[in-house]
Amino acid sequence: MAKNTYKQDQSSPASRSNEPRPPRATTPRPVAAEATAPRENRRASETKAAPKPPRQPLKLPSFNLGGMFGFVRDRRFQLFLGFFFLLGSLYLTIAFLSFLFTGHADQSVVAGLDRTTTKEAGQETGNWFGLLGAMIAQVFIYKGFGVAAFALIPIVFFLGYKIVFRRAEVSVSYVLALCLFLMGWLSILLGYVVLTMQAPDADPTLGHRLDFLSGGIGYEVALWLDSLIGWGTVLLLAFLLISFVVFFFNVTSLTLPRFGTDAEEDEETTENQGVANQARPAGNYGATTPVGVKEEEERDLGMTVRSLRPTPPAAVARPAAVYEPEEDNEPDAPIVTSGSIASPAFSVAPSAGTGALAGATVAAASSALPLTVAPAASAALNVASAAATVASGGATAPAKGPSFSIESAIDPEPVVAKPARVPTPLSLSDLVDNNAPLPVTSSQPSASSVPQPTLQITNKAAELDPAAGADMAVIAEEDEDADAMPAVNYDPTLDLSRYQYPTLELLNDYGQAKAQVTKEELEANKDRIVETLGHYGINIASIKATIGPTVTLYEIVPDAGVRISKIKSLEDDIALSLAALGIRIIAPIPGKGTIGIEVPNAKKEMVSIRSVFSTEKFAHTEMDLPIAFGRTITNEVFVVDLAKMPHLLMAGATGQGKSVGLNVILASLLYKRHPAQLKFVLVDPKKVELSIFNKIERHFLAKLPDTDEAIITDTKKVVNTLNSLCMEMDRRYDLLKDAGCRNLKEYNRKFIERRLNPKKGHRYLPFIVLVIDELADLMMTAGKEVETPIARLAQLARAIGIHLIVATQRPSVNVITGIIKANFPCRISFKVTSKIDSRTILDAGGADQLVGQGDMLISQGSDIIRVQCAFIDTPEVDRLCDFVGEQQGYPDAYMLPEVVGESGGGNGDLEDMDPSQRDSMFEEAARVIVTHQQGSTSLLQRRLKLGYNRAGRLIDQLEQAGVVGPFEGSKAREVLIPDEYSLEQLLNTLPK
Ligand SMILES: Nc1ncnc2c1ncn2[C@@H]1O[C@H](COP(=O)(O)OP(=O)(O)OP(=O)(O)O)[C@@H](O)[C@H]1O
Repeated sequence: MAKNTYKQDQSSPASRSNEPRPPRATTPRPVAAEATAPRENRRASETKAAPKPPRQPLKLPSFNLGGMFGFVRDRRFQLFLGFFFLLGSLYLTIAFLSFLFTGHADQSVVAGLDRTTTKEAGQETGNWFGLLGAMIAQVFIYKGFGVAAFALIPIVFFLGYKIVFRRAEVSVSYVLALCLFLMGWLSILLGYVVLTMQAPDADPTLGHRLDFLSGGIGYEVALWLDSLIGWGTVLLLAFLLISFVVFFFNVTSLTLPRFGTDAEEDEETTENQGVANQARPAGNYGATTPVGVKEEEERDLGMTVRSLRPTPPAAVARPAAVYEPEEDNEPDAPIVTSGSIASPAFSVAPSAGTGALAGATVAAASSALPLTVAPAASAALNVASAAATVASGGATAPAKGPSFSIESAIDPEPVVAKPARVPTPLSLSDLVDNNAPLPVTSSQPSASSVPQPTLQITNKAAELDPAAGADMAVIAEEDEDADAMPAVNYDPTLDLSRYQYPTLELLNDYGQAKAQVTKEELEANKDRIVETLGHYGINIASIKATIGPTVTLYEIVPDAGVRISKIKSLEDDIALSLAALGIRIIAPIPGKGTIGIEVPNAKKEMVSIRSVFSTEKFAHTEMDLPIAFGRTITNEVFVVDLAKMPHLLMAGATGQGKSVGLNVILASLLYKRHPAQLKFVLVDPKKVELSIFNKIERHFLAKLPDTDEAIITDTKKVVNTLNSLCMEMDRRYDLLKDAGCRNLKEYNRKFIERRLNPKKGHRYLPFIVLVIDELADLMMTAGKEVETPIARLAQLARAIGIHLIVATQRPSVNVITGIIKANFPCRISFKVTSKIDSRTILDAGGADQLVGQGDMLISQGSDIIRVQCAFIDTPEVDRLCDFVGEQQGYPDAYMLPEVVGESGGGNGDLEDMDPSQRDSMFEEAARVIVTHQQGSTSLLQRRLKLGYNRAGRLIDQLEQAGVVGPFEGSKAREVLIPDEYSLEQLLNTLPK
């Protein structure tokens, strides 16, 4: 009854007559519009202006923006905007803080603005930021969201931070979602509290004193909800909060509270839970499964999900990665995790701020107590401070209902867990191949040795940001193991989750250059073609010109009855009469039935790499290893997939654009791939061409163990590197075979879905691109030694993601031998000096007729396409490498397998075997292989419980000793020793 009366009173302005402000019922709607409009504007401008986080492969934020919005790409404008937001957040903080002390007094000044001058009003204002500060605070706090409006500050701050520094430890969308929810929810909750304070039986002045807490919007919404569902409002708010927490923090498991008095029983349960928890996320494969991931997600936020079970007094540090036998797995076991992050509570670090805010909201829900907000005392993130206070208060209250709480973790103690039946810690070497590119977060030394809350946050952000893992998107497949699989896919990019893809700003902007072919030039060329052909009695039915960047293509339809070979034979005569070099006659143009005559333009257009990279075709390509070479004769961007090629042979006389071409290839791949997905092996006998890429050693380069320089310039090392790549190829084939996959893509997909066990040597396999800048030099010094492994790699490496790019100045037959040529179906030729060279490289003439400076022909099977290679200058490559190299990288380059012996093994030469280099398990391995009559690496791994690297080395040594035969692709190696007796005899002959 009283409640009804109260409600009626509520709607009457008279009931709140002693308030200085106008009746609430009429104000909020316009106010809401006022309050939200600026924020929407800001959000709109964020979408326009803020550079998108370049975690997505080649995020090119403004490709589609027309000239009208071109200024948003201007870095100066971005900095202007970024600093505007940063200072704006400071401004809001001070203005809002000031409102808490002077707000009531300022209300009448702001309300009476129409009756006084700005100057007078300003003098009366108490806000530290004057009249404007008072007005802004009034809009956001008094009329808007109450103290919850403080949640706007982190949003503005992060926007500015991200724009200015082009990075953010948490994604803006993440902060936006958290803060907006918090603002709305808290405002309504406080509105409801204020409403309750205004009940007739309550202190009549209390509601008025507290009304700034909720703001107009919060109050009105609470009032509406109260009218609609009465006390149900509290339930609704609790439900909203729980739903938000469940989805936002990805809460998947809860534990019911048990407040047993029997200490022993409690301890035992806890123990079991501890074990279960450690086993839970391990799924089938132990420590590389989401144990780390899940915990990190939770710690990311500066908070911990944990049960309300009393914590036992003793606590020990929990191993970073633990493995529990599969039979102990209890997928539904509750989470009992406790952790904290050393992080200052009130620093502007996002982890502390957001974590504290989150902590507050959840604690409030679990206690369902009215909130008290501590007077905001400190600077920037004072709301976080207040919220943290609330959180700790709330957390101590006995919770009813689902017994989980999320508490703010601002305590600098290390992560602890209960000392349950401590599972055997699994050493990292057991888990992962030494060679693997840091496959799990826990294996990353930097991550495990130093607590890095900000890094962890980024991991979380990366997970939330669908763009971050775009390339890793995996199609779930039906699998018999599916039920046992943990839900979280492995993310190979997680180790360098803060890695930012290069931006277009690093490249020179030459504007939209257009081919400068005048109408007169076109007409004159046409006339001369018609005239020249006329001299030889060839009449033309029609002629059409297509202007390209370097050449113009004249397409001719000759009169009926004219033989094509006749036109082709006139190539030189036509060239002479057109007085231009580089005439190429395509007779007929494949698929068109016309004859093409390519005539170089008097003025060439330079195709800038930026103009090529900024095209839709490259930016949104789905290719695995996209290379944007340049533009075709019809001005189309020419993008090819190296993964499909699958190797590339490049030739060109000196100074015709080969090095630029190589740089274009490398830059294309650097723009589109994450360091976890791609590794380069760079061979540069000329020593200077590729040295610029040294800077990206820890990100993108692979090298042999125990070598200083990742870029190989020494011929001897080249041979070792090629042999090592062959070993890597063999191992990859073994892995694929073991996994039952036909190619790298299938294999990696399976690995990402956690359907392959890292304990059995499986690892994420990055693409490896081998670039040899000058083959002629190598062939001269090492001949067969390089030819054989190159041919072998070219023949077999396609399926396992090793691709070759081999360049040479001299496309003569003793450099590009038959065996090499046969295995490189895709070939590129820049201008060469003779027709013979052109035939050697392309199996066709034409390359000698090119005009140089990046003018090239690409032969893919039977098709030959003329392309103007894009131009990338050395300073641009330098900037690109700096951009990548200055980011956090792996501790070292990607290690290729060690080559045992210089011969590379395989000939059974027992004398060559150095006993000191022989593995201590050599004899045991030989017995396993002979007993099973199966020459496979995975057999050794299983039987001898070895890591993949060691088992691979053993197989190589066994091959050298003549126990097993050479690698045979997807088949197991042949075992050359028929029985154990013969083996013992062989072992006795080996030098001890
Ligand atoms: N795609 C291109 N567009 C415009 N100019 C180019 C292009 N490629 C090369 N050039 C010009 O040609 C010059 C030589 O190119 P580059 O250094 O790539 O030749 P190269 O074939 O590698 O020579 P070498 O084999 O002697 O190293 C460049 O400095 C540049 O001025």
